[in-house]
Amino acid sequence: MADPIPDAAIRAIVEAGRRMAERNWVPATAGNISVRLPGHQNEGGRIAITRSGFHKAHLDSGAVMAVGMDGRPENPALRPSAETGLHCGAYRAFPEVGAVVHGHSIANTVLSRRAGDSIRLEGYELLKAFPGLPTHDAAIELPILDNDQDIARLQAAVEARWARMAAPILPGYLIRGHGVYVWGPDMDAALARLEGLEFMLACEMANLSIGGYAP
Ligand SMILES: CSC[C@@H](O)[C@@H](O)C(=O)COP(=O)(O)O
Ligand SMILES: [Zn+2]
Repeated sequence: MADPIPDAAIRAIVEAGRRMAERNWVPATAGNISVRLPGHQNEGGRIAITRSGFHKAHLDSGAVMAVGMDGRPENPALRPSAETGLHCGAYRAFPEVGAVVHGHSIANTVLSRRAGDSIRLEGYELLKAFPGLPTHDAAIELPILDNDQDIARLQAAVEARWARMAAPILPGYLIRGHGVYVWGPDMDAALARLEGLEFMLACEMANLSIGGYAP
């Protein structure tokens, strides 16, 4: 029989869903949220993740389930997030990652549709929400991947992009017309990075609406 999911993991996911919903980043049943679980259910480890199709504003323990690092549900009667493969991909690639969040904001959806294969964020104080950026005097190229309903193929594209990026790899990416993935060592850090990133994307949107900054 599978180990139970620790209460702290469920609380972290439920609270993250509530916070993301408050900001209108998870409309309808959009978004998914996970944490790495302690111990090793199988060789690769296990995660707790939202079940597919639940509204993230109203999560409870019944909306969270455990999967192996290959995305396979411990309870085959339950359906994990359709995008579980993207969560597992981040945990597999980065052993220090403890939480992954995915949201669909207006800013990340609109901006990812009009940009090329990345968005440059430069000169923002909020860049300091990301690791290794101690000052606003910095720039990041946030990767954008084309949307794909085939999650295994999308994860392969993500890994191919990581392979082309200089280390250290930014802890997040956009999916065009779809949303954002962000991760961190724990849920607080993942949410702080998400909030920082969404703030900067909202600024980029606002800047477009006023026709750009004066020179
Ligand atoms: C409400 S459409 C959004 C989904 O297609 C998907 O992108 C999403 O974020 C949520 O899927 P889910 O399977 O509930 O985790
Ligand atoms: Zn999504």
